[in-house]
Amino acid sequence: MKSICLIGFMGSGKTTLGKELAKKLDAVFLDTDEEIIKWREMDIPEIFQLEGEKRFREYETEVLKGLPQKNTVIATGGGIIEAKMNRDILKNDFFTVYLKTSFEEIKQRLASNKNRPLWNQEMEKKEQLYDSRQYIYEECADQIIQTDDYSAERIVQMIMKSIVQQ
Ligand SMILES: Nc1ncnc2c1ncn2[C@@H]1O[C@H](COP(=O)(O)OP(=O)(O)OP(=O)(O)O)[C@@H](O)[C@H]1O
Ligand SMILES: O=C(O)C1=C[C@@H](O)[C@@H](O)[C@H](O)C1
Repeated sequence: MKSICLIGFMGSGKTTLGKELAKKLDAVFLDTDEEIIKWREMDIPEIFQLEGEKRFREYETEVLKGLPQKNTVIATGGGIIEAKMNRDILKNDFFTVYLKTSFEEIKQRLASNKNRPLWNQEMEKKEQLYDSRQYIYEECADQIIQTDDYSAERIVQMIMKSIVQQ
């Protein structure tokens, strides 16, 4: 099986669904944020604060390049699509699923967030970031799923159905 990359804005459900999907497929689950945290031995707010967002984006590319292209389900960081090289990798090497979620829903899901530096800014800026990324996620995706009205279980089923049809 070609590895599956889940992309989408913070709070779209990449980690939650990725773990469930990996269980169902008996595949390995990886999370690019977690891979960076292990490698750099720092959490994400620390990396942003001490090294800056630009460096964090470089780490994302390094991690993405080294991921297994078979039998793995990968939850990606919300901004993985910012770099052109990452977009090319997502399009060419993985089955990429965009978990599309409305901004209203994301606000509810991340109401008690602490660990996402780009969520800790003014609402207007977050909405601008959300708007600016929508078409980029879409451009990279083999499958787009609107997650607002579906349970995690149902979304996992939808992804499994489209893999079988591959
Ligand atoms: N389909 C869904 N319906 C309702 N709630 C959901 C759904 N998917 C995820 N959630 C909830 O939304 C929150 C954020 O989910 P999760 O951490 O999986 O998002 P993420 O895309 O991995 O975020 P990030 O990229 O910021 O790590 C969690 O509390 C999770 O339980
Ligand atoms: O949307 C983003 O740019 C980010 C999302 C998180 O998953 C982390 O990768 C980090 O906080 C940046």
